[in-house]
Amino acid sequence: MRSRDNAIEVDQLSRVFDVSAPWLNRVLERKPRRYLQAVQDVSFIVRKGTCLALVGESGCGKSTVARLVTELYAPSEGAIVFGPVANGKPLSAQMIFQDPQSSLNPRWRVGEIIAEPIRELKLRDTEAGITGRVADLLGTVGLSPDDAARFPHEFSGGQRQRISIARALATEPEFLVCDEPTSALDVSVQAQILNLMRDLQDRLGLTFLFISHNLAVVRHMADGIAVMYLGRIIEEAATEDLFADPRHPYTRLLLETIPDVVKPNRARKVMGGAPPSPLAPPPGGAFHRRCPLAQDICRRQAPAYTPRSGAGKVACHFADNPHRSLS
Ligand SMILES: Nc1ncnc2c1ncn2[C@@H]1O[C@H](COP(=O)(O)OP(=O)(O)OP(=O)(O)O)[C@@H](O)[C@H]1O
Repeated sequence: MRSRDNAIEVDQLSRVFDVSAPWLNRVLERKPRRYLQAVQDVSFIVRKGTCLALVGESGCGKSTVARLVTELYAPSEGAIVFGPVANGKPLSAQMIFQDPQSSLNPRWRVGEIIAEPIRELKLRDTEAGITGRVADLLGTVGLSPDDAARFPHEFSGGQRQRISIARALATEPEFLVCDEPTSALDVSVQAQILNLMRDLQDRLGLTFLFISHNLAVVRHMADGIAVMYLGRIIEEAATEDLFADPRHPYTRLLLETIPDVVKPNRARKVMGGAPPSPLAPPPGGAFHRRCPLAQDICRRQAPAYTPRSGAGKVACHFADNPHRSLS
């Protein structure tokens, strides 16, 4: 549904990678081409000024969605529509990566790193204007204007992530895609960066797509959560609803692995097994081989989405009967 309130609408996005062996090997060893479906039929909407989290285990396709949304990859199918033009410029996505070490040029001073997009997009006319904007951005992320003269290696991991946030903000984006922005950081530093991002969201009215493998990290950050499994969204709901009433067994198991969500007298579960390979997806529901509740139908037929409250949805044959014990 198109609305002026939507920052981005993603419609049935799919991405296939060609992972075939090199041509000569294929010919000599008579191997067919191989394709890997990294993302399949992913649809979601992020409303302006809100944060949607994409959550799931390693390999479920989160980063590929992030790269599709920031146009680092082209979709194989589907569409991404950005919201209406704001302040005379089209809305576009900026990306914040997990590892600021590799996204900040080590030979450049911090001031130059942050100034580069300002120069490139000619957002200031004079050197003084650029220097002033860099100083403002450093202040916005809790660093000092003097830090402009230093090099990335002189900073801690958390401070480097602040620098990459300042650089992402330099283009005055309205929409930020954050790919595991805190998972390389110590727990105490993680909290500081999450607080900074929440604060920036409030102050600047930013919209976030926040990628994480950890539901605990996104709980206090996201308005809504979409849980991915083997390239698909298997459940999406407002954050409170998802924590209070998870419907998909995979979401329930993910929640039961978080220490502070597990009730005091219950042991914390460990997610058993591993997701299937996207090169050989199982028939039926993608999760059935690990699902303690799987029935025959799950092995035969992929479940369609059942709507949840709000814009939520869940893909499970037994979504309406979610409270059967998982053990
Ligand atoms: N450029 C690529 N070429 C081939 N396969 C890829 C490529 N990028 C991702 N994949 C595959 O697509 C699937 C989804 O990967 P993706 O990185 O999106 O998952 P993820 O959930 O972000 O995992 P992680 O948290 O480990 O980054 C994986 O099986 C991965 O091996």
